[in-house]
Amino acid sequence: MSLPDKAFPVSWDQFHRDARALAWRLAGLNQTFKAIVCITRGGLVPAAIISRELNIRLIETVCVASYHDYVNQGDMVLLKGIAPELMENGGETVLVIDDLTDTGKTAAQVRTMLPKAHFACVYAKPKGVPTVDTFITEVSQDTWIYFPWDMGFTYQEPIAKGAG
Ligand SMILES: O=P(O)(O)OC[C@H]1O[C@H](OP(=O)(O)OP(=O)(O)O)[C@H](O)[C@@H]1O
Ligand code: HPA
Ligand SMILES: [Mg+2]
Repeated sequence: MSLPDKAFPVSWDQFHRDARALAWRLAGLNQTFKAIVCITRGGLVPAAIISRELNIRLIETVCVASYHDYVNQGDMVLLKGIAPELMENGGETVLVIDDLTDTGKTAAQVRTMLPKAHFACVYAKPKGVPTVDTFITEVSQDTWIYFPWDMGFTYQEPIAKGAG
């Protein structure tokens, strides 16, 4: 697979605002979450913002990798699982955080470990939408989201010269 046609670049400022918007949305659920399970690595950044906003101080990671070469997704590898005490009762008091859901494979895989947890991410593509409970912004499936931690400053071609 090659890079999707459309680009959705996200600055640190925009990411912070969108992650805070997610925190507001989650606060509105009036649900008490005892812990956050963040899906590394992308979930670490929104988890930090949401834990601060919702005052959730118990943070666990589930470490999975599937995009081994940037845009191409391979087999899901579980590098580190979730503490057994957080998986009790299907994780009903757990909030799972990721930066985005794309095909939904990552969220679906983690849901097998925490079937009753609340799944939230900042961005979602249509295939991933059914795999999460809450998200903020949807982009089309043929869009690649460029996160600020993956970016640097580079020259941009003028649109008139055919920049995509
Ligand atoms: O819905 P999916 O198609 O499964 O894709 C979404 C996942 O892909 C990215 O993680 P990635 O596996 O690239 O690892 P990273 O978070 O360490 O960058 C992203 O952070 C999500 O976790
Ligand atoms: O659109 C994306 N952007 C960054 N990482 C990703 N991992 C899956 N989809 C994406
Ligand atoms: Mg990830």
